[in-house]
This record gives sequence, structure tokens and C-alpha cells, in this order.
Amino acid sequence: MAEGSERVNKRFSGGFVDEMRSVAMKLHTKDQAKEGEQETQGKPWPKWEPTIEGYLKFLVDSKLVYDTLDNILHQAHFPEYAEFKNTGLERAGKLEEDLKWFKEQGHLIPEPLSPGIDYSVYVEELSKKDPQAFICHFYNTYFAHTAGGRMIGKKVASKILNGKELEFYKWDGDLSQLLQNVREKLNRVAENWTRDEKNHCLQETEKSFKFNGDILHLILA
Ligand code: HEM
Repeated sequence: MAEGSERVNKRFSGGFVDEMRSVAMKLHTKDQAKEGEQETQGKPWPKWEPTIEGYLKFLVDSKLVYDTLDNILHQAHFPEYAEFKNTGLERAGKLEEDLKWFKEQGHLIPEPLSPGIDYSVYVEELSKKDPQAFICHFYNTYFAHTAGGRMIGKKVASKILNGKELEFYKWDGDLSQLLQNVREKLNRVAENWTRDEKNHCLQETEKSFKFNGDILHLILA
């Protein structure tokens, strides 16, 4: 119990990120997370029955989205994006290694599908005109993967990969420190936002959930 609450407390930052997290947690279903408030529709996630084919679709679409996010941060249409380059949370390179491994095992790597393509097109467009909304997607996509994403990865690995831990779930360095550094940057960037801009950022969370949820559901395809 003490260990659990210590872990949860580490996810608080004392700034705007706490608001982002709180909105995100409420959008979880009750079976996904203790703080979730939504009713479960369809199968509760612990009962998911993944397939390798579906999981590969999920990994390919995730790679497309992480590549897109990285490109946006490097192009830095808005100066604040540059803050989030090379945070150590990047996932595209790790996913490339995993997909190479699957190929070596004789699996066919699929082309990206509409969940990943649609999300990439959406964030790319958004990033050029709406930094607050874009940063909401940056936060949710990267942080979700370190929380529920990791739990799902473990479950899938034990069900269909003989427990093999993919590179997607490994970070170079101490993950909680990497996350804390990014929280501090997010808090600093948001200090320059008006209350309306902050609310606008928070309102985008639902879209991030919808897009990321569609990509997660590929695991079952
Ligand atoms: C089956 C799907 C999902 C499950 C089982 C799940 C589970 C969880 C759990 C258990 C936590 C709390 C971790 C902790 O505080 O220790 C969490 C945090 C979080 N989740 Fe999810 N989640 C899912 C989907 C999503 C989606 C689709 C998004 C949006 C993109 C999302 C965004 C987040 C965020 C932003 C956090 C906070 C992370 C942090 O505080 O560092 N989750 N999730």
C-alpha cells in the first residue's frame, strides 16, 4: 500500500501538469485505473485477448505517431516545442528495433492503418496553429505509454510473447527522473499561458484519448 501511494505521489508535480493528469485520469474507465470515472464499454481491458497480428498493427501505428511527434518537435513551429526535443522519452527508435526483431522472427510487418495515419495527420495540422492543444497530445501520448501502456505491454508479453520485454518499454536512464524533467518543462511552458489557454489545452485531452484509444484497440484486431 505504502509503495503504491509513493509511486502515485511521484506522478504529481505541483504545477499545470497536475491539472492535465487529473483530466486524463477521469477519462479512464473504472477497470483501467483506480481514478477512472468512465463506465466500461465492451470487454474490460484485463480480459483483452491480444494476437501477434493485432499487436504488430499497434506497434506500427504507434511508431508512425511517435515519428510524427518527434518531427514536429524538431521543426518547432512554435519556440516552446523545442523544449521537448530529446527528452529521453522518444519511442520511435525503440519501436524500430522491435519491428526489426519481429521481422527476424519471420513475421510480416504491416503497413500503418487509419488509426495511426489519422492521428498523425491530425496532430501535424494542429501543431502548426494550436500549441496548447498540441502540447496536450504530446503529454498524453508520452505519459500514457509510461503508465497504462507499460501495464498493457507486460500483459501482452505474458500472453503471446513468452514474456519477452520489448525495447518499446525500456528507457535509457531512470524513467521517473526523465518524466520529472518533462513535467517541470511542461509546468514552465504553461506558466506563460492565460487561464483560457490552459483550459483549451485541457479540453483537448478527450481527443487524445479517442485517437490513442483507437490505436490501442488495434492490439485486438
Ligand atoms: C486500456 C487502456 C488504459 C489503461 C489500462 C490505463 C491505465 C492507467 C493507469 C493505471 C494509470 C495510473 C498510473 C499511476 O498513477 O501509477 C494511467 C495513467 C495515465 N494514463 Fe492511462 N490507461 C489506459 C489508456 C490511456 C489512454 C488512451 C490515455 C490517453 C492518451 C491515457 C493517459 C494517461 C495519462 C496521461 C496518465 C497519467 C500518467 C502520469 O501521471 O504520469 N491512458 N493509465
